[in-house]
Amino acid sequence: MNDSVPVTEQNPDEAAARSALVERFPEAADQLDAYVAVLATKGIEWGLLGPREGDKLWSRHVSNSLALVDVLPLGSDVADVGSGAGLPGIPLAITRPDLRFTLVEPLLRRATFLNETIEELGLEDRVRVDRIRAEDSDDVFDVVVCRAVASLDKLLRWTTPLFLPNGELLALKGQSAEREVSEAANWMKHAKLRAEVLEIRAAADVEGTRAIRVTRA
Ligand SMILES: C[S@@+](CC[C@H](N)C(=O)[O-])C[C@H]1O[C@@H](n2cnc3c(N)ncnc32)[C@H](O)[C@@H]1O
Repeated sequence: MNDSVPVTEQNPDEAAARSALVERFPEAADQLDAYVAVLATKGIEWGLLGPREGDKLWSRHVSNSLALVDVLPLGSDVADVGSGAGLPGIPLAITRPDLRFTLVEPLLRRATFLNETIEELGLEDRVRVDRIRAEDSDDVFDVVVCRAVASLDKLLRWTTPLFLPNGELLALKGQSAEREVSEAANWMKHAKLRAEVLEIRAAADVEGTRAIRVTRA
């Protein structure tokens, strides 16, 4: 790859995904560009994303994260559990200024990256980092979101106290959604929870995905 030419000019999938997302969220374009630039440089240098993810940031990571944009309740307090480099929390915070986010991330290096990125993007008034494991947190949120962290079964054991009694879990899952719901069925019955699988996408011209929504039965 030629480092002097932007990835979106070298990769048509990246260019198409960026253009679809910027068209859908014009007010957020500058902050999304700034976030993707941080991921492409420091995110990869610090090892938060693999070196081969650099040309998939819009088409895989940002568009997948933003698939949740229309299903988050207005004005809610959201926890992004296992936020890593800020996915899905940071793209959602950029495009939904009505929401407050807590990025729950136990690893020091990742929490440092998140704090620096939030400051660089000017999101400090609505986004904070909690350097803790989800199962050790005493906070309660309207919504818990997560992506690529653990199986639904394990996620529920960690996060149920964070969103009950009145909130919900929205776990980005893709193809494995139905299987994970079946595998967690016993535990959900025991904990009086119900799950539904949502087909979602960030914009008409980007790839869709699936999320599992879990609420009290
Ligand atoms: C594969 S990464 C995914 C990061 C990001 N969500 C994404 O989609 O790119 C999983 C993240 O979950 C975090 N994690 C692992 N166990 C956790 C726990 N018990 N509570 C909160 N975060 C956890 C890890 O430190 C890591 O940053």
